[in-house]
Amino acid sequence: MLRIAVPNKGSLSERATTILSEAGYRQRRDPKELVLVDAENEVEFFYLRPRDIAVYVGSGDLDLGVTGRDLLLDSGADAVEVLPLGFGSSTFRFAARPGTVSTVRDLAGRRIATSYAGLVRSHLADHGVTAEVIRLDGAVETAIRLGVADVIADVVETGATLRQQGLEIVAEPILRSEAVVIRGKGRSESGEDHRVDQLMRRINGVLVARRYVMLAYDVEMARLDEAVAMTPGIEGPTISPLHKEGWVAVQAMVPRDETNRIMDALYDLGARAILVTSIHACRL
Ligand SMILES: Nc1ncnc2c1ncn2[C@@H]1O[C@H](COP(=O)(O)OP(=O)(O)OP(=O)(O)O)[C@@H](O)[C@H]1O
Ligand SMILES: O=P(O)(O)OC[C@H]1O[C@H](OP(=O)(O)OP(=O)(O)O)[C@H](O)[C@@H]1O
Ligand SMILES: [Mg+2]
Repeated sequence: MLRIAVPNKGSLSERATTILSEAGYRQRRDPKELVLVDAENEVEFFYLRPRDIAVYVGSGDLDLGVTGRDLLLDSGADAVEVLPLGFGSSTFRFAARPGTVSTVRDLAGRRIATSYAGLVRSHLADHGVTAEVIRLDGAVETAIRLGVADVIADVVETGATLRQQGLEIVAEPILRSEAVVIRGKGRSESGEDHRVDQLMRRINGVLVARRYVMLAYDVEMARLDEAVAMTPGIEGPTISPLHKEGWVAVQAMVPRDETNRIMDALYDLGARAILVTSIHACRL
């Protein structure tokens, strides 16, 4: 059995479970379930706190895990990122009362509250800055109001929490994070386990299906080269004959977020019957 860690709660949990379901793996229905066996795919899922996942994967007790890049780096575990998943995005930033700090150098000698002490300490060391790091479990924004810290370092998604606390972001971002698949450091070579390769291919298939749509249109042969330049597809677009003299039908995958721009440009070129369909899953 391949042993995979999945976040059991928090910001990453639901979307991690969804992506695994879409990739064809059994997932738990009851949030109290802590282990689930998918016998058909020879995989066992362990639902764990995302902060602990890097530790289990780093020690080799679990083969793979889904966690945040920030949590992986904070843990210092012997694990590496193998696939970014495109959700759970955040930046990790310093914040302070307006007018108190502006650059990382100004943090020297300050008290910095954070739940990610490993990440903050290594960032300060990289910049040659010495400061006191106070590790708290959560709600670190309040530490400034209560006089425990001068600065905080925390996950920022929308920035609403900081605004609400009257704090402003200071200095450069410490890190840009998102959910990632991780493996133990000694085991990052692919090809050693077909179940790992299969999982990666399946998840990649879901990610590509989310990022691309299938575009089909009819265009005059005379404009085909220009049209194909706009819709090069992955290998190359499919060109089929059309029951209309001098016209062809074209089919190609295009990035979902460029769909409307491309459709407008194709229409201007004279293409017609321009249709967009979703891709449910794929193997490229
Ligand atoms: N708004 C957000 N708040 C917290 N973490 C977020 C947010 N958006 C994305 N993340 C990412 O989620 C991961 C943290 O998840 P985790 O479950 O530990 O914390 P959480 O979502 O704050 O849950 P809880 O506070 O209940 O423990 C990190 O990788 C972080 O970058
Ligand atoms: O930029 P935003 O969209 O406001 O999101 C970021 C905030 O959300 C998280 O807190 P959470 O609610 O998880 O509480 P916690 O500090 O107790 O973990 C995080 O620690 C920040 O405080
Ligand atoms: Mg939190």
